[in-house]
Amino acid sequence: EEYSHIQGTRWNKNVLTFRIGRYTRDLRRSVVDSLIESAFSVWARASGLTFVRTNSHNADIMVEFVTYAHGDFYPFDGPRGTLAHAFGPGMGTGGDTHFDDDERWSAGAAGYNLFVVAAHEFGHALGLRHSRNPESLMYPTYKAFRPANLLSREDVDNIKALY
Ligand SMILES: CNC(=O)[C@@H](NC(=O)[C@H](CC(C)C)CN(O)C=O)C(C)(C)C
Ligand SMILES: [Ca+2]
Ligand SMILES: [Zn+2]
Ligand SMILES: [Zn+2]
Repeated sequence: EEYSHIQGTRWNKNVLTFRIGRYTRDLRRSVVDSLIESAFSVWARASGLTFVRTNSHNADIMVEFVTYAHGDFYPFDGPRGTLAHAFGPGMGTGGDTHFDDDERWSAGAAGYNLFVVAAHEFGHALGLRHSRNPESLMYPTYKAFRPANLLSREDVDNIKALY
């Protein structure tokens, strides 16, 4: 889902902090850390933004694996269906990214690939909305992309137009 209609349209700073709160049991923490960092670096390269990991509770972007009702107005739905959601830029829940831990998260082709889903969600966390182009990362349905060309020309143009 994209909730950028609730938050602002873009961050007004170039360095954003993120914190990984609750983890999934599907992958080792070190693997989750590297997949999340790789997903941020996709957007860092295209936008010029910098993402810094922090343990402080007031990170700009809180990343969590949760199930069903989890404290916001958008409860998850169990296995399959919605995989994740992210809030658009802003204070508080702005930028926060939640993954449905009733999905099977993977670093490869099994289940849903965490790197690909995180990259889509972080697009929303930076202010991007969905694309109607099936080749774009910001297309609303999951596709196991070949990591080489994750961002379409449109994704790159859209993030550059914003930052
Ligand atoms: C396999 N299930 C799907 O493809 C589902 N799509 C998603 O869960 C989106 C995330 C994907 C694109 C990583 C939700 N979204 O837009 C978050 O920002 C449905 C199309 C079923 C809703
Ligand atoms: Ca689900
Ligand atoms: Zn989306
Ligand atoms: Zn949520």
